[in-house]
Amino acid sequence: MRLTNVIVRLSGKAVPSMRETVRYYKFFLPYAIRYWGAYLFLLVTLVLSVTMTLAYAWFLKNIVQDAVTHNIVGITWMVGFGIGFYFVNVTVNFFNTYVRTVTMNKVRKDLKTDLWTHLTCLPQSFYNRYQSGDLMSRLNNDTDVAVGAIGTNLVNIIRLPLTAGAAFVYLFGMNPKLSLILLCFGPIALVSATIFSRYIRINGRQIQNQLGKISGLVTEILAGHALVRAFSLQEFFSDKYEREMGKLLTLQTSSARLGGGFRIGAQVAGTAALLWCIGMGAYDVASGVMTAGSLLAFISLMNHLVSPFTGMAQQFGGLQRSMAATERLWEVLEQPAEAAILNAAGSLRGKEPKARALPYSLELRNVSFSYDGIRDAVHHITLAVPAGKIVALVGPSGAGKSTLFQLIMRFYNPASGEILMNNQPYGLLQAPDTRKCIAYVQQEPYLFSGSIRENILLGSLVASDLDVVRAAKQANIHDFVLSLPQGYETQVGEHGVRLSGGQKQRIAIARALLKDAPLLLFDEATSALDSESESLVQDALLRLMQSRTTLVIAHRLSTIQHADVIVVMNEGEIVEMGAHDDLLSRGGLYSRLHHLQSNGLHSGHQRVKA
Ligand SMILES: Nc1ncnc2c1ncn2[C@@H]1O[C@H](COP(=O)(O)OP(=O)(O)OP(=O)(O)O)[C@@H](O)[C@H]1O
Repeated sequence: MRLTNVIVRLSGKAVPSMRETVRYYKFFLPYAIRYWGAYLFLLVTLVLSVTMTLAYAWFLKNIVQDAVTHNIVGITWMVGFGIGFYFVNVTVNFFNTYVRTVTMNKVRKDLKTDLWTHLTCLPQSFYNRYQSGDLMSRLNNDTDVAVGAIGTNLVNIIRLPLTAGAAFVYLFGMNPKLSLILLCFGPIALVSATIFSRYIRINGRQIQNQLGKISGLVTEILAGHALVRAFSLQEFFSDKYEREMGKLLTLQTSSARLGGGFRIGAQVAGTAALLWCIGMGAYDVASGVMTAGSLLAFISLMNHLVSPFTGMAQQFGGLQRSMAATERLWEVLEQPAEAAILNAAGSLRGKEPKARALPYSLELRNVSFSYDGIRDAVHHITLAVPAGKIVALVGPSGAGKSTLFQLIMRFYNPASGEILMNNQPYGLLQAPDTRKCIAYVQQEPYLFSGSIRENILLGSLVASDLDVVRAAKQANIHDFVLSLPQGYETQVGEHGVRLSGGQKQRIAIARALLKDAPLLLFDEATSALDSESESLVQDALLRLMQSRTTLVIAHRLSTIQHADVIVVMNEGEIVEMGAHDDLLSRGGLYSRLHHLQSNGLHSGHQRVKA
């Protein structure tokens, strides 16, 4: 079986071609161009460093020759030269390391920022496919490894052939026969190292994937830590973590084996070359073909001819790892941004909805959508919500209410049909412009780490502190905030004060009030609030609904009381529509849901057959 076939079988992926390598460098080229000055500087220091290598050999040759011929003046000069070379070498090395490190840090920052910006523009469907921990690993680990391709790797890939070329010219001048023999050892080292480097890339990709998997697992366990303890799952997840770490260790052990094999291959070729040349050189000195000084200079320089071959392969090994990591970045970077998907239907640019003056109307015309392309989550939905009206969506779990919200928010494109806001089809509007017109209050409002003031301010980043307080008052959360020792500066979110469901909802309502959008989507909390909290939320919601068009997913009948129309959904379709009393008298799904709730059962989680 061919070696490449074995690799393909092992990794499920073909060995990288030259075209792929060129593609990688093309990808990084814009980053390198951005810092061309630094790269030019590195090139100059490289040339200087190669010159210093030759100068050292020249120094050795001459000082030994002067010693053999008892030339004391010559020795003194050579010592002076030696000290001068030494200082130049140290200075060049310092600036090379400094500029290279700083440039790499800048490129790393740019790459991470680009990846992050792209991630924030990706559609909801992308986030459904990837674990957040895996994405974090791509952002943190893979970018770090990927940058190696244009950092140390690139510098060495230029430096090593340059050194080898210069060393060969110099050695050839001293002893052509020995130099040509020496040259034969290079390809031997290169071939063995190239074979290893291919495996190294596959192993590198597997390690990066495994790191992503572990990161995903850890994020998940940390997010669900309360559940882990509640169900005493510590041991189960510890075992799972240990298993995944074990797999990582196996891959890392393979990596160590490959690295060791790689180095041994290089060493065998290097040592054989050294022994051969010392032996042949000694004969040449004995027969007067070569001076002792030249042999010493030869030996000091010969390593610079053979080691670049192994060094190059080593660099390719590192490059392979960088490529493996870059592949994982591409997987994300090649995903079309949300704007590209949502506006794929046409590049027409409709009029951007103006800043809010009056509530907007909303219309869904024969809208269907499927997450998996097999089963419709919503099917032929036609619904007109006149400006300023309140429409309540009710229905059993899985009826398609949240999906409808996601379509209105443009997290997905309908498979068929169209949505119109204020009589403008979505296809003519940019997604961010559409969202600017919508205030969305989620079922479980998310609070970011930061103060309460900062969290409310997310509704409108340009709002003043006075506006924040006004919104909080309207949302019935102001008094509660003031009762906290640090008031609006109280830290909430993951590491902050824990708030109740009702308090979080009211902060979210304050956020929505601050946004002051003409259209409101309110997803009522399913978890029951205590009656005081419930009335505070209801009161706040009423204010929020004023002079807005509202679509509310209602899990409790209290919200429905104010609705102009109640839309009943089941299995992705609208099955009933009308006023509360009218729907009750029909004796259909709504009346059954109402009956269940009146008897103390929660409608949102009851499967009711239509
Ligand atoms: N991200 C998703 N990927 C695949 N299928 C999904 C996704 N989200 C929802 N679904 C499916 O789409 C259908 C409609 O779900 P949806 O969440 O819209 O119902 P719902 O009426 O809002 O339910 P609930 O009241 O429980 O929130 C369900 O069959 C659900 O399993």
